[in-house]
Amino acid sequence: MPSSPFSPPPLLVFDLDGTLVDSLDDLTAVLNRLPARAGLPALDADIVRPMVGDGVGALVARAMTHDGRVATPTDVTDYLAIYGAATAVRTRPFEGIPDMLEACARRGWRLAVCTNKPHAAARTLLESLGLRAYFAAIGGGDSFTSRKPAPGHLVATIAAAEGALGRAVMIGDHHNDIAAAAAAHVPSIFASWGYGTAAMGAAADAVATRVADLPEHAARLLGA
Ligand SMILES: O=C(O)COP(=O)(O)O
Ligand SMILES: [Mg+2]
Repeated sequence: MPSSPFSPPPLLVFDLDGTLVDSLDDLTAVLNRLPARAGLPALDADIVRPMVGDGVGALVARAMTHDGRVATPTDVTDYLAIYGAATAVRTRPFEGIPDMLEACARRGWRLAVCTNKPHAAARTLLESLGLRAYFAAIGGGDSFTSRKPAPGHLVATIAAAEGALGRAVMIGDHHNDIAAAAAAHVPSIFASWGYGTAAMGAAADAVATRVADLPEHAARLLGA
């Protein structure tokens, strides 16, 4: 449906880690470089995967708890400093993501990112991958007063992108994405190629098994 001055264009809101980009190797590498983990066995990506999705504080805390340690605020500061300079060492978009974003943009759909990753790191990563220009807004984990699964994070991201709640779809790989969307009364699509478990997608309005299928699912949910 073409947009008009009376109806904002459809808005696709994407989660970042595990949905648009495969960042697991970089997140794992940064955790392993934390001064507080010196002398501890290196974490494997398979161990880190289920730790991702609740923001930096939870990620660092889980990485320390895994070895019977307790994270301190300094560990989070260290993580942010190391990660800020290493967001795109090995992180790349999942296969098909750039083409899918281009296809959605050509359709006249607006795009945004709603991630629990801190805003600065999310912006740096998207710039490094040449994807920043696709997005009308980036709602980071520290951009607003709440973050996923709180619906306010999604609602504020939609507002920042000048979208409308009734014309938006949330796409994510984690329970947090689906829960935030449900609480905001926004339809959701579970990205099954990400870091979440299949059970996390059970409450989604659609499950996409391939990146290329996202536009079709979104069009159906938007009635576009
Ligand atoms: O930083 C995280 O916990 C993951 O961020 P995400 O919301 O983009 O999956
Ligand atoms: Mg995610």
